[in-house]
Amino acid sequence: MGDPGGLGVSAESADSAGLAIETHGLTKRFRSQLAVDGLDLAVPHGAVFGFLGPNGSGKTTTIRMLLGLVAATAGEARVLGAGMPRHVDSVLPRVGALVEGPAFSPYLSGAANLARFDAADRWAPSRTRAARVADALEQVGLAHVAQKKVHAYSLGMKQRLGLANALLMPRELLVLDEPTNGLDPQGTREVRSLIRSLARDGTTVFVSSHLLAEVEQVCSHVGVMSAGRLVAQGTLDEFRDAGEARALVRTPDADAARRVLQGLGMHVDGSISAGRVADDGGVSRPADASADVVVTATLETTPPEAVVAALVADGVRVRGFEVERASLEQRFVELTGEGFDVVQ
Ligand SMILES: Nc1ncnc2c1ncn2[C@@H]1O[C@H](COP(=O)(O)OP(=O)(O)OP(=O)(O)O)[C@@H](O)[C@H]1O
Repeated sequence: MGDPGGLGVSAESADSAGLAIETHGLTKRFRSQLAVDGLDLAVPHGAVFGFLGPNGSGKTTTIRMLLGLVAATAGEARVLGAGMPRHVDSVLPRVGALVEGPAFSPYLSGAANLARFDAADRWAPSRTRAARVADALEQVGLAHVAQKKVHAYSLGMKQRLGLANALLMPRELLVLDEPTNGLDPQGTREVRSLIRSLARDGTTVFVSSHLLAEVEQVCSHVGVMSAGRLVAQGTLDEFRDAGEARALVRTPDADAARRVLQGLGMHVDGSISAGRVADDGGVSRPADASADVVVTATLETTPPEAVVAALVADGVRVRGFEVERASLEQRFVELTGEGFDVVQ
């Protein structure tokens, strides 16, 4: 894999009408630093798109270009069908964004801060303001501190307030840059469930994260950034399936099994005595020659059923067969060459 267009929706082939965000060759250079390098993003309408990557890989810069907050050096971006930043005035009212917590006034309450931001939005009706502010605070779990001054808010509470700000008006697209920054595990779970419920209502959500578990649990699609480049994008299922698969064959006939697997062009990478792992990944033969051994081999393109059929045809007593896929975390490490923080 590794070809960003090779998984799922490719920026070239997808029907533009079906894309909430679409970029072609989007690039940002800060002096000598190429922060974003030729991005072809394709975010379908209705997706929860996890924009993943280690710190410094270019996620925030991409988001800032999508929202017209910074000019691209090259390439183009379309958000909700319109070119950015040219159509920023007509696009932004349809987009809720959380990018670097907004500058809240510390001596106003959470509710007063939101009312102030809302008043600055010329599309937001003042008649419904109080109700919408209360609703947004409720959605992010801040209703009980609505009247408390923001200087008394914790970092996590300020982060929630930023999220509430993005939810003041119904939006077609939400762009959230690391929305769980500063949140405790309970807060993180709440944001995940909020994202799920927004997505159920049809909102497209583009959420950046360096936390794999967030992506795995809420996203329908992922894009992976590494050093300014989009190294893969597609549905979460496609990601899982693209990982290296291994066959685990449990049999008392380990030597014969190994021969059959090698005959199929598979790479046999270990044998484990059932219930006991060999120290060196090699053969760990139990004292009882008829006891089971688990032989492991990379599956590559051979269908699992063909492997089982070949083993059985050769008289190998197959007592167990399993296909094991690389975890998402292993996939991301493969793609980015870096580890990610993993939420436990
Ligand atoms: N205004 C700027 N001037 C110069 N370099 C910048 C600027 N903004 C970002 N960069 C650089 O561009 C690269 C990408 O940064 P960016 O913030 O987009 O990454 P990120 O993936 O969002 O990381 P993080 O999760 O740490 O915010 C980094 O090397 C960063 O130092």
